[in-house]
Amino acid sequence: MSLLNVQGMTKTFGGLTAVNDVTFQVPERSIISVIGPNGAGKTTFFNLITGIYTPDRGSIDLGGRNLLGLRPDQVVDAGISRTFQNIRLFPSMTAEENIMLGRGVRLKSGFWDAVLRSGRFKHDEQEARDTARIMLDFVGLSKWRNELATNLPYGDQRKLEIARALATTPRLVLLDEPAAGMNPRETEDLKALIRRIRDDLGVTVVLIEHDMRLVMTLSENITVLNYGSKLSEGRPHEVRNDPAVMEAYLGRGAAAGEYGKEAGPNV
Ligand SMILES: Nc1ncnc2c1ncn2[C@@H]1O[C@H](COP(=O)(O)OP(=O)(O)OP(=O)(O)O)[C@@H](O)[C@H]1O
Repeated sequence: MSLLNVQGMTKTFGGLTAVNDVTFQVPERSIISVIGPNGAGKTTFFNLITGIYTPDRGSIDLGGRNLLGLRPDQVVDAGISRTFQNIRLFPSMTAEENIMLGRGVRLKSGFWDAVLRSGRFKHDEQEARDTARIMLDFVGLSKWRNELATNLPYGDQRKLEIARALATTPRLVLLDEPAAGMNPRETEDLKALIRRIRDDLGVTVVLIEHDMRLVMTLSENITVLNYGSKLSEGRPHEVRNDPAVMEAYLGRGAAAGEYGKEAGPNV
């Protein structure tokens, strides 16, 4: 049974249809990729699922619960967390504090609890710190616990964002271009981490990614968007060999080389 069910999702900006009647299903404990040329509507699609934008049409449910109309923080509470295409850490806070802040969404103490440092606040703070340490350990960043986020190597900043997303104990995590700017070794580490997120934590993963080698070797299923519409869907080898997908990429000139080379002939 699907964990996430998106039906007929549509979003227009003025005269531009950024996401056009997209239906998308994500089985529980799967790793799914959403790919497509620049401007295809991938990030808008994530923004619709996470409550940043409201769709013009369509439905979204997670495990049978309707998510339409929820605010982004309510979507997190419902079990979906995400990372962003551009790193969004608090640079002058430590790695641990960045994760504690992510955990804050889940905590119950309010403003006055914090001001008065009530028992509830202290309990929540300790719980957030414990979770942050577990997550730092999980993504392999324990040594950076007290380091300012801005001082971490680029690939580790991306991992820290993932740790922050996981700290909300989601059922589904959406990763927007997690390998962007990573070198090949960092990308290999990331691949292993994403597998562990699914295998060890039981969290379902959907990623937007341009690195075709990563997409083809990691995903169970791939959805291809083009001009806002779903162009293709299937197993990696099916999508790779779909003439419509090749045309969408080959039509981009320089991207043709990128697709052919990165995907590799025998993946
Ligand atoms: N808030 C907005 N207002 C107007 N147009 C928008 C807005 N957000 C996205 N768009 C447009 O919608 C289209 C899809 O953009 P989107 O960022 O979702 O594509 P993408 O597939 O994520 O691209 P990329 O791979 O380059 O990140 C683009 O034409 C973009 O300019």
